[in-house]
Amino acid sequence: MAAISFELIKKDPGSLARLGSLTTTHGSIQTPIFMPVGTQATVKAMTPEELVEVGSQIILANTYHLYLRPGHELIGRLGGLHRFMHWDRPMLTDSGGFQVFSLGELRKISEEGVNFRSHIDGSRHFISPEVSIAIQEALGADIAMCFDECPPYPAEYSYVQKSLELTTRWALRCKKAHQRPDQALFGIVQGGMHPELRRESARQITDIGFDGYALGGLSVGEEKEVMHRMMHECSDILPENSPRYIMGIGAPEDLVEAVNAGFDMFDCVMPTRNARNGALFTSFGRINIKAAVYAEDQSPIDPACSCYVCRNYSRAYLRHLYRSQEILASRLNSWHNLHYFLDLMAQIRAAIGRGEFASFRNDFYAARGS
Ligand SMILES: CNc1nc2c(CC[C@H]3O[C@@H](OC)[C@H](OC)[C@@H]3O)c3nc(N)[nH]c(=O)c3cc2[nH]1
Ligand SMILES: [Zn+2]
Repeated sequence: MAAISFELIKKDPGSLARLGSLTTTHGSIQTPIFMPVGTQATVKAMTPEELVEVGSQIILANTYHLYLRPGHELIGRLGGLHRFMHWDRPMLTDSGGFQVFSLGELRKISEEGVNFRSHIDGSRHFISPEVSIAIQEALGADIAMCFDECPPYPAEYSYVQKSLELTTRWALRCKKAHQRPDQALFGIVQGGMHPELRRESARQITDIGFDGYALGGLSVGEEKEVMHRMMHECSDILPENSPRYIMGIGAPEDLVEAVNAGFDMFDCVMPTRNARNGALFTSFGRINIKAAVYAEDQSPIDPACSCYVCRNYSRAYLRHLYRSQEILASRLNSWHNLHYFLDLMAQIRAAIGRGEFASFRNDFYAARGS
């Protein structure tokens, strides 16, 4: 029995957008879907029951962080990540490739893997494709990611080319090391912002063959139009009947563009990280709740939002909580932002179902005055 199966349900007549259903060991996911990020086995400030209430179908956790603390063997001994964090729905773990390069200190990369020092206590560590796979198998997420190198941005063409070749050799080692029959393994396509390198990487990764395919190396500081162009450049290079995931994407407008380009799965820290800084997403763009203009504003964050926060709390109260640095500020702001992102995806799925994604996309931009 395959660890996952993907069914392409409907293709939008006016775009590359598509409805899909991804069935995993812990249940089915309707795509396109946004995956809240729970790096250290928690989507910050939210309980699993609250995550379900705001519409979460699948959440992420991170190999790098959980390996360093509390340790993947500990989580494995305690029954795996689902039991450890009381989440019984689908989960995906990232391979740690990105964090080793962005968080690890004094890292040294070789063909074998990456030596680095922990950003927590400076202790020395080594992660290789085989180690990353062993960690992810111990954690037990429904979908594991290949250990890859996310090249820095910007980077020389020659560096990006060498890097994608290494990522391919590592992907083959990941596939050989991966044993868990109830866990899917996704390949990651690199190639920087160069269409021909993206095609080369996609050919190499799809030749190895995985349960699903991700675009890595995006949302790393490139301009929006470059990011969006790469999405469209890469769309036809991934198998149509496999789930397609863009890592680290993104803001609401990036999600709409990525769906328009034919992608199915997305993750980003934005809804929760921005919430903790008072930045709230609405149907008319973003607001920052700490602004003085909201001091006596009794209206909800977004009158068009049906979430628990918008039904019960005023902007004035949320501004007070934020300025008072109350814990409830992070909770209510995260609750609303997650609901916004997940409700946006539900609206997108409904629009594709009606064959009206193109007009949905136009209305989305019109509501933002762009
Ligand atoms: C934001 N932009 C971005 N994110 C990215 C991530 C996830 C970061 C991972 O870090 C945690 O969020 C901070 C999440 O982990 C739960 C996420 O999966 C990537 N992961 C891999 N393996 N390879 C990439 O090329 C890559 C590129 C990214 N670009
Ligand atoms: Zn709301």
